[in-house]
Amino acid sequence: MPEAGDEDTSVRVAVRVRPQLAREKIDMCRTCTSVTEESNQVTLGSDRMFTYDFVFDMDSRQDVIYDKIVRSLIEGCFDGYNATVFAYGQTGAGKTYTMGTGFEPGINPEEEGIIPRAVHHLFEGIKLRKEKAEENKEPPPEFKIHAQFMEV
Ligand SMILES: Nc1ncnc2c1ncn2[C@@H]1O[C@H](COP(=O)(O)OP(=O)(O)OP(=O)(O)O)[C@@H](O)[C@H]1O
Repeated sequence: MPEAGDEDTSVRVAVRVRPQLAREKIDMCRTCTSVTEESNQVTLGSDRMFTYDFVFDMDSRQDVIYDKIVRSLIEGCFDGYNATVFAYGQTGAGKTYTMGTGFEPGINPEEEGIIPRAVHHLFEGIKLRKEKAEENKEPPPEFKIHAQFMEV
């Protein structure tokens, strides 16, 4: 049976619900979403239900987001596939946090977002493949990396 996100489509959508900020708690804001992760559904209020390829609730960790959504895309790059990950949402929704583009010095590694994890994964993957070729006495593979960074 196919799992969520396995459909034969090149575009997948993940929804992440961020926790309330201190300011929102002080203002007594209420949470109006409830998430059913097993079926990748988010319910707004009591009766408006939406299904996505992936749904992550407030307690979701950065490493889990990376492993479920991005890891396979970076692995695909080693086989020559292109991939794009972009974050979309209203202001304050958590795009910068999730993508990890805040560039805070000394950030707790657990809090690192997608971009630093992807860069690390890419260079580790190259190192591994070169080491493996050396072990097998094969010519080391060559990799070309083109990087672009854009925040609209
Ligand atoms: N999953 C999360 N866990 C904890 N804090 C979070 C999470 N997501 C976002 N935040 C916090 O919520 C606040 C708003 O998040 P963020 O700056 O990432 O939003 P944004 O979508 O990039 O906003 P903007 O479009 O205005 O740049 C930040 O203080 C961020 O640290």
